[in-house]
Amino acid sequence: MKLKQDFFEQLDGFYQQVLPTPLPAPHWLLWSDDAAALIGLQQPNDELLQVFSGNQRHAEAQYYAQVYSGHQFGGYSPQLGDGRSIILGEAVGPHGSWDVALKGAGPTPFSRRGDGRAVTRSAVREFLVSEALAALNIPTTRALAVIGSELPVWRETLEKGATTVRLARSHIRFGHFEHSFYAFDGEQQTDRVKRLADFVITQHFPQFSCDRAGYKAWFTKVVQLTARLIAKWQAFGFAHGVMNTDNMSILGDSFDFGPFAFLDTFQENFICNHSDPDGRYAYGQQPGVGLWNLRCLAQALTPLLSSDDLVDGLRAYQPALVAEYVELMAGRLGFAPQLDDSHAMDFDLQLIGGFTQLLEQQRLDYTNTLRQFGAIAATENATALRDEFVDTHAFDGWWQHYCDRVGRVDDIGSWQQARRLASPKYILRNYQAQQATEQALAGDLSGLQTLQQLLQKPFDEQPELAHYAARPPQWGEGLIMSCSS
Ligand SMILES: Nc1ncnc2c1ncn2[C@@H]1O[C@H](COP(=O)(O)OP(=O)(O)OP(=O)(O)O)[C@@H](O)[C@H]1O
Ligand SMILES: [Mg+2]
Repeated sequence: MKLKQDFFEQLDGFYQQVLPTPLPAPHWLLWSDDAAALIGLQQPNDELLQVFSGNQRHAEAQYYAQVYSGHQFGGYSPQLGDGRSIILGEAVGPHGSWDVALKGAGPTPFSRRGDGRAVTRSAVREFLVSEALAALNIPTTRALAVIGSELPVWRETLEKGATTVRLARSHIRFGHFEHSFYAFDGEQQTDRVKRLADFVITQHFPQFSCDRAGYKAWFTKVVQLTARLIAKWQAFGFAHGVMNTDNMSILGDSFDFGPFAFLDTFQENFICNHSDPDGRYAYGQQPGVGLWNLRCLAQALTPLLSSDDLVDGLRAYQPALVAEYVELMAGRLGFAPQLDDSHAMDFDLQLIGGFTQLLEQQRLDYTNTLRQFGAIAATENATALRDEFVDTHAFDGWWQHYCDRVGRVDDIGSWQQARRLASPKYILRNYQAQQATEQALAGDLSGLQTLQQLLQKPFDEQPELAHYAARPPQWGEGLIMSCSS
């Protein structure tokens, strides 16, 4: 693994050096060949195991924890920082450069009262969802591996410690900018915000210049990337669960997986986080929260840009989100969106909303119902789909509008094939992750490996694994996860 140290060398003052605390008796729990390929690695080997478990130093690594802050559940937390994640540097591979971080590597100067560790349950979930999102073409940090151990770690109960090896195109969060803005003032504040923005632009947005026009174009781009990310979450039924600004990537990648869930039954107000009883981060709130978080970022950029420029940038949010969402949902339902016509898009949004409303009223599975559009003869005969609906009268009303919108389909075979490429058969269902993790903790890794294999090809039929597409049993429906990880 070849490492470079751009963040470390160029952003002095934005991190503190700290070595990982070795994980005793480490062993591989999971490994992703796809993620490994991103940084030119092939097989797991013992040397990597020793490095990733903190038992051996990597010759080219600088070990550091980044400082950031953030708005958590609406309130500002002035000092967060990597309390359990230690970055080794940027690995250079055939697909650009990726930060390599050990999440759960032991205490850092930012651990506050935490133990710096992660438990197997949460490390495995982070791994699986990273694979799942990547395979759905949703921008995300990646998980290269999970290292298991016998280290006892206390959460609500005694659990086993583990480390996720995370790859991120960048670990810079909205919260990095907020920390520079709120923890400093005067020249120091401007200098820090500017250094950070210049670093992000130079590394990741080289098309923009580091001056006022460039900052404005860059901020607008960040707004659009964030909007598109959230549109994708909405379209695939993904609830993140903890959209604090310290979990928002400046590149618009999905970042930090705690109590997330994919929807089983469609439910607009679905809450997956046990610590969020008011539903601030409920599935249906995510588009609004994305904008709220971007406003926090905008505030932190006021040393670089006027409020008019920032407001202009924020205006890009809604159109980008709506266009992306309509495009994805039109792809799933099988009609051609007219993205340059706002009236047509409003009409399509209504049609899509009518569909999700039906699903919610009739308590239908989101993923499975949409997948059925890959098997129906659109516009003619919807029997199999119609049978899913208890209130067929309501379905028939919607179906009529839908058929009008789809229009004539000449080649039904390729129409269906396109639907199957737009609507996954498999998503990561919480209860399946839970079962496979319990099995792994008892020494049998096969369930996790099967899930990994399944989720890497979510659009494929994989008939031998078809039972993974079944609706969850009653105990596993809409599981609400605790934040403890
Ligand atoms: N066990 C722990 N020990 C020390 N710090 C922790 C621990 N768990 C969480 N933190 C810190 O609390 C803050 C909020 O936690 P959050 O769950 O958002 O992040 P995380 O999952 O630890 O990490 P990341 O955002 O890097 O994926 C972060 O600063 C995080 O480093
Ligand atoms: Mg976090």
